[in-house]
Amino acid sequence: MLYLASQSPRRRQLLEQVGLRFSVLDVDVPELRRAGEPPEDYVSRVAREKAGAGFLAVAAVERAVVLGADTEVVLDGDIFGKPADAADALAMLRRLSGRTHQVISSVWAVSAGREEHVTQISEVTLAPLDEATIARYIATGEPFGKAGAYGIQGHAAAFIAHLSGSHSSVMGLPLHETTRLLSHFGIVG
Ligand SMILES: Cc1cn([C@H]2C[C@H](O)[C@@H](COP(=O)(O)OP(=O)(O)OP(=O)(O)O)O2)c(=O)[nH]c1=O
Repeated sequence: MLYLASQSPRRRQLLEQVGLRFSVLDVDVPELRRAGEPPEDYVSRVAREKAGAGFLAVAAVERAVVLGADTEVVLDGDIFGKPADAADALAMLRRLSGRTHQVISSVWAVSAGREEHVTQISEVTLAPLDEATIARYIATGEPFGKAGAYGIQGHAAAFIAHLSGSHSSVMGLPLHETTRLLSHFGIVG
């Protein structure tokens, strides 16, 4: 029995896209980076905490496998999570404009007796964005709830000059890596 410990509608949509059947678990894990914690370690730790919290809720279910994931945008060593408000989104998009950043997604699978994870790093180049374009984009509401204040699957697709890596990973769940991981747990789509 597969569970997705995530409130992200994108992660549900992505898992459904590859034909996996699963139930959703509501987990709420604080996303706080420790002083000096490298971005990759932070993303992996948070994903593991989400999967672990989910597993606690279903540990009694026979053959339960729980997925947890985290996605963050990294530029110049700074981690951009979900913007707190429009001013935060504006600051993020101004910094990302015309630059290449990393999107780090980590996914953990946890069952009784087995824990495995994959961390995927993509490089995304955003075209230079002028102030009017950024303002219009924020007004669509799309930046909210998304790491780095943009959604590759939405209007922001028009801003993406180059992507090296995995589209699904930027969206929140690296599908190739996740399905490979799940095959180690006997789960196939
Ligand atoms: C960069 C980028 C991120 N995102 C989203 C994916 C994630 O939902 C979100 C990053 O926040 P996360 O903290 O990884 O996930 P979440 O809070 O949405 O869901 P949960 O913790 O319950 O699993 O940003 C996009 O949808 N498109 C993008 O292009």
